[in-house]
Amino acid sequence: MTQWKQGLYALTDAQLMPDDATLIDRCEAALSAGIALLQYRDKSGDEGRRERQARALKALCDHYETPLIINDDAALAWRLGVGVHLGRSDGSIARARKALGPDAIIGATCQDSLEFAEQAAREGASYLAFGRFYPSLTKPDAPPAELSILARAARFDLPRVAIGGIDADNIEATVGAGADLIALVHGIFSHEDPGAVVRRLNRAFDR
Ligand SMILES: Cc1ncc(COP(=O)(O)OP(=O)(O)O)c(N)n1
Ligand SMILES: Cc1ncsc1CCOP(=O)(O)O
Ligand SMILES: [Mg+2]
Repeated sequence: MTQWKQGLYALTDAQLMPDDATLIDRCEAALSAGIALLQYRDKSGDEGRRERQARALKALCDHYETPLIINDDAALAWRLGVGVHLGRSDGSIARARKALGPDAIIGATCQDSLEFAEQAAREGASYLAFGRFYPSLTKPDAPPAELSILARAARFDLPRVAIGGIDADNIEATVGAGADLIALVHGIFSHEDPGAVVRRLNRAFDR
């Protein structure tokens, strides 16, 4: 399996990739260029579409030996045998850990809170996600966070994910502040050639 604890973390978006073909093409371009994790994030509420697209992405991720993470839905993650990302109102990390087992990647939204991070770490999270750090087109109302929280979260000894409005202009500052993984929606998938943008963004981890 690809080393998933450092690098780019690409999140899908149903507005940017409305049909299956665009979703698969853009994800394949990002995977082949080199991402650490792929998250399937679909808020459509269409269960059939979510099951079908998640299964297609699982096959693609298996081919590129890159872990797939399902947003919000531990039951779908369990059916596919993949990881899950849970926000504050998406269900308990401890229950997901029990259901998915010790090896599953389980991510937790911590926004701007070390208290949330502490609880998620105690319950068995595999990584801690902070942000949004910059204005986000995908989730403009997500609570803002200061970059300084990344250094303060080093004490949990878990990979720290930074999210929210990250692009080629601010990625180096974000990695420099202590992010191990950089999560992006628009910064990757608003581009017609996600492969080229992934190669460029990956340079931030060379230093
Ligand atoms: C890597 C990562 N970090 C944060 C989030 C946000 O999760 P959440 O707060 O549950 O918001 P939604 O994404 O569900 O709108 C995430 N999905 N991934
Ligand atoms: C899901 C999520 N949680 C906080 S900001 C955000 C959206 C990230 O998308 P973008 O990279 O387009 O700002
Ligand atoms: Mg959520």
